[in-house]
Amino acid sequence: MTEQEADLRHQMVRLCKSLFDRGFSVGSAGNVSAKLPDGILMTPTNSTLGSLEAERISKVDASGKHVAGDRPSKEVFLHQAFYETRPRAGAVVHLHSTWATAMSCLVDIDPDDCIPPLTPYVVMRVGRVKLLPYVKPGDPKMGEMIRDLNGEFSAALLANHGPVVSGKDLFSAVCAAEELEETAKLLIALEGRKTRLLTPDQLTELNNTFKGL
Ligand SMILES: O=C(O)[C@@H](O)C(=O)COP(=O)(O)O
Ligand SMILES: [Zn+2]
Repeated sequence: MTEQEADLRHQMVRLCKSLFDRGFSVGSAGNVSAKLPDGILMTPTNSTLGSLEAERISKVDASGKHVAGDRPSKEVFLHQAFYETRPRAGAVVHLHSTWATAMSCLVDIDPDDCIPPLTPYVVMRVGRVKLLPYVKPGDPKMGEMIRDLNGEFSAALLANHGPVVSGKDLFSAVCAAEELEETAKLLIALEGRKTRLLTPDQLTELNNTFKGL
């Protein structure tokens, strides 16, 4: 195993435990992956993000074939589709975090912008978020739906299921997943109150200043 792979396995253990310890994931919910030059590391199916073991983390090749570690997450299609359509993505994080999952169950949200731009940080870290229709967990259709986005969105809410985000590396993807969750919480806290969103000009300014963060 390369030093890069060993380091990435340990970083995944550390960051997943941090997510779990702070309540972003409970039980065996959620899955995380990160890209290597010769494949993808992925959390094993039915594993708890709080107690991963570095050497048991799954590895799949570019075609999704299981090549090492425990059996990979059933969401392998979802993760693969992000890497295929977003060449700069280095990691993908899927959670069932409470507030983003609550947003994913609302009927009256804009499917093309389901987490409105409340603060600069969500714009910089997450961008526009797509709401994808419900399919059962592990359904290959989820991969097809991500592919159909043609790389336009780095984050999505899977209806009645939870958020999924990609980032340039594992740390960025974890930060984006946390930012999405905190923004969903703010949106629900503000529900029913007259709320000022960032304006189109403010969004353009942010997108021009922090391109590719
Ligand atoms: O919701 C589900 O069942 C999956 O999307 C999930 O979060 C956990 O599945 P595994 O990664 O296969 O444990
Ligand atoms: Zn899930």
